[in-house]
Amino acid sequence: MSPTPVNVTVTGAAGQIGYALLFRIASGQLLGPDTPVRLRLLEIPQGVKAAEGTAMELDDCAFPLLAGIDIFDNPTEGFEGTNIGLLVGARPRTKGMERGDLLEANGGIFGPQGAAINAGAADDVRILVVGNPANTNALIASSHAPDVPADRFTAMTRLDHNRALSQVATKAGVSVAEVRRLTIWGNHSATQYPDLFHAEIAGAPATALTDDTSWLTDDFIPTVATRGAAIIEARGASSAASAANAAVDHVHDWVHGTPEGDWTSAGLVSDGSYGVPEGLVSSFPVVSRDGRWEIVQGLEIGDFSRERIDASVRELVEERDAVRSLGLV
Ligand SMILES: NC(=O)C1=CN([C@@H]2O[C@H](COP(=O)(O)OP(=O)(O)OC[C@H]3O[C@@H](n4cnc5c(N)ncnc54)[C@H](O)[C@@H]3O)[C@@H](O)[C@H]2O)C=CC1
Ligand SMILES: O=C([O-])CC(=O)C(=O)O
Repeated sequence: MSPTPVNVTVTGAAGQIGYALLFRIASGQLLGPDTPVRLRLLEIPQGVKAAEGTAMELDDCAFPLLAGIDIFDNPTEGFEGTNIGLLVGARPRTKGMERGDLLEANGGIFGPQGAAINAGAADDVRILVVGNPANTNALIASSHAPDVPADRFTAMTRLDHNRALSQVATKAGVSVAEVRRLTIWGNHSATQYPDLFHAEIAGAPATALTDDTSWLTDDFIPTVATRGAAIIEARGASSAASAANAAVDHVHDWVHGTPEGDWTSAGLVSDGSYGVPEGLVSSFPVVSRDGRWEIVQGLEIGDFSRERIDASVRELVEERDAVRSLGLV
């Protein structure tokens, strides 16, 4: 076991994703069975008591890898020495609300958190933004952390990726393990584009699915892109355990690498790849090598995909312009 625990800060620790996430981190599923973790739970003052209750339950699990738990209600302390920050705390979308409505409410949260990360986090800090609108919240946090390399700020589209894997596996009648190389492009919103044109099923191109344009257009793409709203409709609350699971997948792959021959999806600060304007936080096909995300290069993008990637990127530009005009970036 490595002697020095990794400091993992989780914001919104008392929320529903937090409740599904913390036990998995403490059990070793985030960083592996040899890495002790010290949890730093960040909440707003009204959430501290519930976070204390969750901390009591974490104690009661007697996790061998859990080296300690601290609870904070201000970001400066919450991000002191942070190696991994999971920025979950935000106002969740409720029935009938679109993510754009959340920009202003959540923008005020992610600026101060970015500044606190800049001031006190560890040099190797890695940030995953889960709280919506995740891409633009990551942009806000990153823009308040000028001393932290922009590639350390990421936004979660892994849940969309996993949703797409599951839909494809069901359609093709195979296990999810046989579906590879699909991509979520753009924003974590209803404009996202789940792309099957490079996907493989059991090692062969997914042509049977991409040739089925009506399934692609009327079923697969909208099902994946609006799955969050469908869960809210069914459960009366937004996805929680599946979101926590995706956060674990994202950080695990970031730290340990993605499997050879496959890729996943993550929101990264664009370097201009695939015509996505530099600086926007957009979802791309990505691999993780030596602890860094890299955008998979050289994929051919046909007209069908181009149009849909561009539409989602346009929404990201609008969100960026909106937070700019609010003085949040
Ligand atoms: N990227 C993705 O795929 C997904 C993102 N989400 C988003 O994740 C976020 C959290 O969802 P839930 O846990 O269900 O919400 P929740 O309402 O159950 O919990 C949010 C928690 O954040 C706390 N919080 C609010 N402001 C905070 C601040 N400034 N600092 C620290 N904590 C703060 C609240 O007190 C609350 O305990 C929402 O924005 C939701 O839309 C949800 C599912 C998937
Ligand atoms: O839709 C929402 O508000 C929650 C979310 O991000 C998702 O489930 O993808």
